Amino acid sequence: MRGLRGCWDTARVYGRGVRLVFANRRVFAVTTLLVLLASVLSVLQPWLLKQVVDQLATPAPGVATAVLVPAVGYALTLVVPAVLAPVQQTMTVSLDDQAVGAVDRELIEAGRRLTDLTRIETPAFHDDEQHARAAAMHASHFAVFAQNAAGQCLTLVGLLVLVAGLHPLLALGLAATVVPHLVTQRRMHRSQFETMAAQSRPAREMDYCVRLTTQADGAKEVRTFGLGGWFLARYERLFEAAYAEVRAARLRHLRASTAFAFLHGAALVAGFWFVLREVGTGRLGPGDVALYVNAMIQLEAGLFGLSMSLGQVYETGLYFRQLFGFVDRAVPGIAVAPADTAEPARGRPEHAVELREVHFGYSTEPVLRGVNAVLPAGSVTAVVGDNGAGKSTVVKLLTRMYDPTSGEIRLDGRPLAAYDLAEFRTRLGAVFQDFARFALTARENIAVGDVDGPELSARVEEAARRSGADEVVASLPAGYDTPLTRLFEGGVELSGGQWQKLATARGFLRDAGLVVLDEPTAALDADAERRLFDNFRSLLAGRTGVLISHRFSTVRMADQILVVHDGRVVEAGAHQELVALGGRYATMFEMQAGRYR
Ligand SMILES: Nc1ncnc2c1ncn2[C@@H]1O[C@H](COP(=O)(O)OP(=O)(O)OP(=O)(O)O)[C@@H](O)[C@H]1O
Repeated sequence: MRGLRGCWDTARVYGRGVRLVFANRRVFAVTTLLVLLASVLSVLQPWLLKQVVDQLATPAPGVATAVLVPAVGYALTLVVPAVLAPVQQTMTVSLDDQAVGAVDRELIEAGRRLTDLTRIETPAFHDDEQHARAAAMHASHFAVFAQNAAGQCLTLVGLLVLVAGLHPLLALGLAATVVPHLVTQRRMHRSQFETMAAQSRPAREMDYCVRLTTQADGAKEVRTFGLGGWFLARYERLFEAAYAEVRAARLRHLRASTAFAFLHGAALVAGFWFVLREVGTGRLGPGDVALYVNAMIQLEAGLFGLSMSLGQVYETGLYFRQLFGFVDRAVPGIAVAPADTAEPARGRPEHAVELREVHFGYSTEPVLRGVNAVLPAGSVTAVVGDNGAGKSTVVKLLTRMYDPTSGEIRLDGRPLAAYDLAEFRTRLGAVFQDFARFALTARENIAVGDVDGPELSARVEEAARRSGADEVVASLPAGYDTPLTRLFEGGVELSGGQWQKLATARGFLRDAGLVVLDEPTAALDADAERRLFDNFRSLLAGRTGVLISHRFSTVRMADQILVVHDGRVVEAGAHQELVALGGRYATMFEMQAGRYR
């Protein structure tokens, strides 16, 4: 029963793989036809050779004409595959390319389904993703492997029928040599696959070492602290350990392949001996010798090739499983209300966003331990606290990058999870602490804040004006059309503060009802901070704002300030109230303000 279910499961995996990688049916059909034609011709080849030799061996009047037909036929079996080979190769490469595209699209779709960070921010996900990438590379070759195997099968059936004409047991004996080869190939491909899977973590670490020394990220520290050699040594250690396993697997493979080359060779010798014996008894003529010797040579080569191709098909099946496992696991880690029952998100919060006994931890270690707070609609709430207190974590919960472990966040009296997720997000504006620096133009870097909105160009410029990004853009060589990256020619890199102004423009592009600002002024100079601060009031007018900042000059403009400590809100009130309270807020404020007196 389990065996049957296993077979059914395997068939389903391959069926899904075939649907995925044979995306272009026309190219697939033509390449399949070419493969099958080549197979038929290679079976005809020894048979036509026999006809030619037989004609030549029995000279009779008109032999020149009689030999012409099989001779031309034989020549065609040599010429046609050779002529069609480049066509077939080009089409196969095209099939391969299309398969790469199909697999990539599947991976992007999977990424789109990961609506939150619950899985993405775990090490296990990165291993999974690394596996999926390796799987994508193999899976895209499936079309070629499968077509090769199908063509080889067809050729072998034809050749076996020919050899069976000599002696059925000889055909059976030759065919049987493939069985142990197949079993070993299967074992070898599984072990190759498992080695690859086990090496995922060191492979990621090695990749990291290579990237660190060649990319801009971390380039200054790597050079200042002379870390090139240090990372190289680290790479060498990882490589040696990983390579030892790969080398062992390769050696096992080499031993097995050599043994099977001998086995196929021995089978061939036995076949030749049988042919010679039959010649001796007078049962076979010269044409038969040409036929059977050729057929047996092709048969053994074909059997060898088939076991290799089937091994590759088998391994690709394992990769398919891995790829589809990744794709199927790409589901939201947060609760997503079904479209038909989801609450439509309102343009702007009408009453309040409320956090009720919110608990959360990324692992077993709690970060938030019962946060209670009310964020009145249309007002700005600032969140302050020490490093690591959990402020950005609150932002992740408000933007639904995670769901609370327990407790609830409510928007106008309804749980956040009850709202249509996509719609809720379109009502959300955000400037994240670790905002993205897209390798796009200045205009696009702002426009991505509302790609579906109307009159994008005018709104981009308006948002840039309000965030101070317009001055940054004015200084760029091609203005809004300047690529903001040194990856491409003509691109420029911005300073941290300049990037922050663009990220702020992006965050305010949408007509969002709920806006979260996580350290929006951290990189700004005093003047830019003051101007943005002056603008915040008008930027946030009528919206519900959540502002996280260590800068009390920014924080004090909030209508309400929450002080987070030890995973809870320990103080709440307006700036003056909290200063008067003389608690944590007053102490933090005094420490910062005192430095400027
Ligand atoms: N993706 C994550 N996975 C695991 N732990 C995390 C993750 N992000 C944050 N943490 C942990 O959660 C805690 C709170 O982090 P958070 O970023 O919310 O602090 P914060 O108050 O915003 O700090 P800061 O003022 O330094 O920005 C920290 O101990 C941090 O190590």
